Amino acid sequence: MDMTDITARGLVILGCGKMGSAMLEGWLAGGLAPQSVTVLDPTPSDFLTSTGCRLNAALPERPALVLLAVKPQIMQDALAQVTHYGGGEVPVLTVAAGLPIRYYERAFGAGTPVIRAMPNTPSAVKRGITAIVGNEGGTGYLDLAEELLSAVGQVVRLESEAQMRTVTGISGCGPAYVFHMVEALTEAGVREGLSEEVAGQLARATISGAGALLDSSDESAAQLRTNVTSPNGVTEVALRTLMEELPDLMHRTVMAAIKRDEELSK
Ligand SMILES: NC(=O)C1=CN([C@@H]2O[C@H](COP(=O)(O)OP(=O)(O)OC[C@H]3O[C@@H](n4cnc5c(N)ncnc54)[C@H](O)[C@@H]3O)[C@@H](O)[C@H]2O)C=CC1
Ligand SMILES: O=C(O)[C@@H]1CCC=N1
Repeated sequence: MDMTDITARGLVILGCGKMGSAMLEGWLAGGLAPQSVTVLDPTPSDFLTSTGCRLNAALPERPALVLLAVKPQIMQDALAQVTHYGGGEVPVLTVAAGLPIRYYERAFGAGTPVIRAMPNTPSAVKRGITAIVGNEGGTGYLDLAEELLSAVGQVVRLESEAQMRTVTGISGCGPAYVFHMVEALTEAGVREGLSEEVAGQLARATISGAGALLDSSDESAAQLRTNVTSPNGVTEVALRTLMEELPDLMHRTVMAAIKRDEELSK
């Protein structure tokens, strides 16, 4: 089973909002034929309508994969449209936060290969990172899942499903933390005398530039930080304030994500 099967047998996507579209955008840009993708979504976006994918159309008999990308809160109702694929021949890949593999095993029936994944929205520009873990039947489809997901970024395989909560709090939610840092940096600039426009431009370019440097450099994040920090200079003093509070704040942030993920699993 490989990407050729996806083209031949089709891919079904249940729910294609922000995360589903981010992944789909990456796959289509990578050459996946839109006609091989059937999307079920009651409120398709303009992006989705423009893709040429089969929208709310008749479902393929035996797709190569079913991707579940609806909110966990509506998963139960939405699943009825695809549970007939359960039983063994069609693997199910879910990106929903919280819901454990056993939830899908119950819904689709025993023997259904299930892969649980936690991607993030930079997948839209092929810069995502997705963690995956499968049930017993899903193990044989991890290579396919990895091939599909590595078309939109990096993939890591987890040792156990229990690790998924922490992954969600780190990389699933992580882009939001970084975007908020742009907002906070902008606000600080405005409070200290810059226009909103200039502060916003500086903050955005700084975060995306630092990300690009981190990505292209062999140096550790700590070394790249040191490279900015002139001894006895400005950054050194600034960092004293940030480094006093950020590690604990970040830990509490991740713990809050883990707690909410736990709540969603019930
Ligand atoms: N947004 C993110 O950064 C990430 C989201 N996720 C997971 O991805 C899933 C989707 O999240 P988002 O894309 O952010 O939400 P979203 O609200 O943007 O997308 C959900 C989509 O499901 C559709 N939908 C609603 N009812 C439906 C039904 N009965 N049948 C089919 N489709 C239906 C909606 O129209 C919408 O397009 C969630 O389970 C979330 O935990 C995972 C990683 C990151
Ligand atoms: O906020 C959420 O629930 C999803 C999971 C990770 C990112 N977005």
